[in-house]
Amino acid sequence: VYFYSGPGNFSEEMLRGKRVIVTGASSGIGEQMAYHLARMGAHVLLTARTEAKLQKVVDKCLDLGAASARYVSGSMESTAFAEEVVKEAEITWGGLDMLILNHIGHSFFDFFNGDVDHVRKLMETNFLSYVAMTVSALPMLKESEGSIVVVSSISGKVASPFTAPYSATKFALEGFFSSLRHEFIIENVNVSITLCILGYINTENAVRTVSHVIKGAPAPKEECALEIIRSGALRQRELHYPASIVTPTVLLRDFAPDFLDGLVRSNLRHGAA
Ligand SMILES: NC(=O)C1=CN([C@@H]2O[C@H](COP(=O)(O)OP(=O)(O)OC[C@H]3O[C@@H](n4cnc5c(N)ncnc54)[C@H](OP(=O)(O)O)[C@@H]3O)[C@@H](O)[C@H]2O)C=CC1
Ligand SMILES: C[C@H](CCC(=O)NCC(=O)O)[C@H]1CC[C@H]2[C@@H]3C(=O)C[C@@H]4C[C@H](O)CC[C@]4(C)[C@H]3CC[C@]12C
Repeated sequence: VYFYSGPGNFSEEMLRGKRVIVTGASSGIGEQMAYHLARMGAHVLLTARTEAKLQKVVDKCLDLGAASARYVSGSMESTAFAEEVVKEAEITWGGLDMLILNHIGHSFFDFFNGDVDHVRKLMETNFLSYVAMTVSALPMLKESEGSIVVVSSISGKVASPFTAPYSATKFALEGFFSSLRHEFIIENVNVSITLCILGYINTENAVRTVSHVIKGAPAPKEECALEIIRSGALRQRELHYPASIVTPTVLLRDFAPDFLDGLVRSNLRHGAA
């Protein structure tokens, strides 16, 4: 599961009392991360657009044993809202231990249609808001020697058809946060950056969008969520999940790109490409 170092000595106690922001927490992987953090006794601040969904997730987090659970609803299309979420953590907790950047905006699984405005909007939602939250949260994370967890995708490492705008935002995350990690090391800033490289996961939105095209079976969102939290708590440089699919794909990218291109297209149902 861990690409750059062996399985560390993770304990769920590591998260007890920790102050954690989870974005994109009203459904999917973010929702599952909120529940795992709650079970571990963390303080959680959840964000997404849909208040009704967030309220239900907060209620379940409190039932599961969260030290505290709150939400802030709004759209990450605006970097101002991204900064507002971090401000809420500062006001509520006076600090922050872990920032989990997970949300994504709506995109398409189809041939690129030339819509430049969609690319711009998705770059705002999926990338710039992550940068804005990181900039706002960094003083608190430096104080706590905390962690930044960036949820990305194999499509941020290996190009495949039908995901051009989305893939661009994920490649941007790789470039920005991998460079920032170098600078933290140079400047002795003890804030970890964990890039989570995920394969196909069985969230409702993903399955609905691609199950008719992608042949492979998706991995479970519950286990995926736990592995993300675990890799962040262990301050891993990178998580590959499921490793059995992601790690070979990344290695093939560098050593057998033509073979990989064929493999990517063979993973599409007949007629999709
Ligand atoms: N599922 C998969 O196969 C894979 C997922 N990933 C990554 O995992 C992460 C989570 O994906 P997944 O759980 O499938 O996604 P979901 O679509 O299930 O959840 C997306 C979350 O983001 C929120 N969101 C959507 N638009 C906005 C917006 N404009 N502003 C703020 N929040 C928004 C949604 O809530 P609301 O609508 O209420 O705002 C929801 O909570 C993403 O970073 C994705 O790239 C990576 C590889 C594979
Ligand atoms: C199409 C999804 C983008 C988010 C979206 O619009 N959801 C529906 C909605 O909001 O109504 C993509 C989110 C995750 C992608 C998948 C992923 O990142 C892993 C694979 C990467 C590979 O390069 C292509 C296939 C993927 C399964 C990819 C497919 C598109 C997403 C589901």
